[in-house]
Amino acid sequence: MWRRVTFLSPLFSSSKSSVSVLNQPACGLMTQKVYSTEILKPAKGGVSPSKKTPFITFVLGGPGSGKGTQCAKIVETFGFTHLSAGDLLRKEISSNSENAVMILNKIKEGKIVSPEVTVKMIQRAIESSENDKFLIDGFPRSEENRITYERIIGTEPNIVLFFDCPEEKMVKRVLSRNQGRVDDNINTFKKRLEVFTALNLPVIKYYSGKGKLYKINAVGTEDEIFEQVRQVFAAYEVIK
Ligand SMILES: Nc1ncnc2c1ncn2[C@@H]1O[C@H](COP(=O)(O)OP(=O)(O)OP(=O)(O)O)[C@@H](O)[C@H]1O
Ligand SMILES: O=c1ccn([C@@H]2O[C@H](COP(=O)(O)O)[C@@H](O)[C@H]2O)c(=O)[nH]1
Ligand SMILES: [Mg+2]
Repeated sequence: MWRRVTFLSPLFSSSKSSVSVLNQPACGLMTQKVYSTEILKPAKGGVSPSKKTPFITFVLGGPGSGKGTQCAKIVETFGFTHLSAGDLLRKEISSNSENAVMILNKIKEGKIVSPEVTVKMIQRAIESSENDKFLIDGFPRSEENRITYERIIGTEPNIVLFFDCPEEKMVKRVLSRNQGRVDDNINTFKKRLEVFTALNLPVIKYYSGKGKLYKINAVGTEDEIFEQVRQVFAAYEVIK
């Protein structure tokens, strides 16, 4: 069972720190209590109950906010397995599966793929891994995604990271990414941002209300941003 350790870095309470748990009083972060994270029983058809219940982190933020970049650092430092929903969908396109054309069109249009398709891919990836801690990057994109995940997998995430980044930074990062992505152009960026604002922000709000959301200021160097992220994980017993 994953536990949050007794004390958190004093930096959490510093006014200079950019890490915050939305809708939670600052004193909530300074608690000396040890408590078990909420773990729901996997539903029928969810992640195999014979396995140890995994520690799940959802990683959210607008297009180009730096989710993938920070996930790579979390993997390196804390031993998580990184599951990028976008990468899993791109893999489906490359493998020419029955959903390939539908997925490609959704990605080109900046729209969201049917949640059943995405959740099944995530479920397969979790079940085929020996690891027990996962970063699910770029998911859930909408309340429909979130509800479908909870129904099929049968658990909630332990924590949620939200990379908070202004539009002007995100657009610069996306347009200079140079990885040959079909959605790295100004028109698709605008659509993705609209979808993020309309459908993903409600999910962020939902987890904020549950006290699970850690908001990270995604402006700065990669290392400066990772320092905030490091503090979040250092507070849990998930260190390699
Ligand atoms: N702190 C940073 N400063 C400047 N550039 C950055 C920073 N973090 C990431 N980048 C660059 O910005 C681009 C987008 O980053 P990344 O792919 O991590 O974003 P993302 O949130 O995963 O985006 P998407 O949602 O489109 O997958 C990459 O080229 C990355 O190298
Ligand atoms: O849960 C998801 C995640 C992603 N998509 C689609 O993929 C692209 C790219 O996602 P990235 O996270 O930026 O790699 C996204 O714009 C969606 O079209 C999805 O449908 N569902
Ligand atoms: Mg990404």
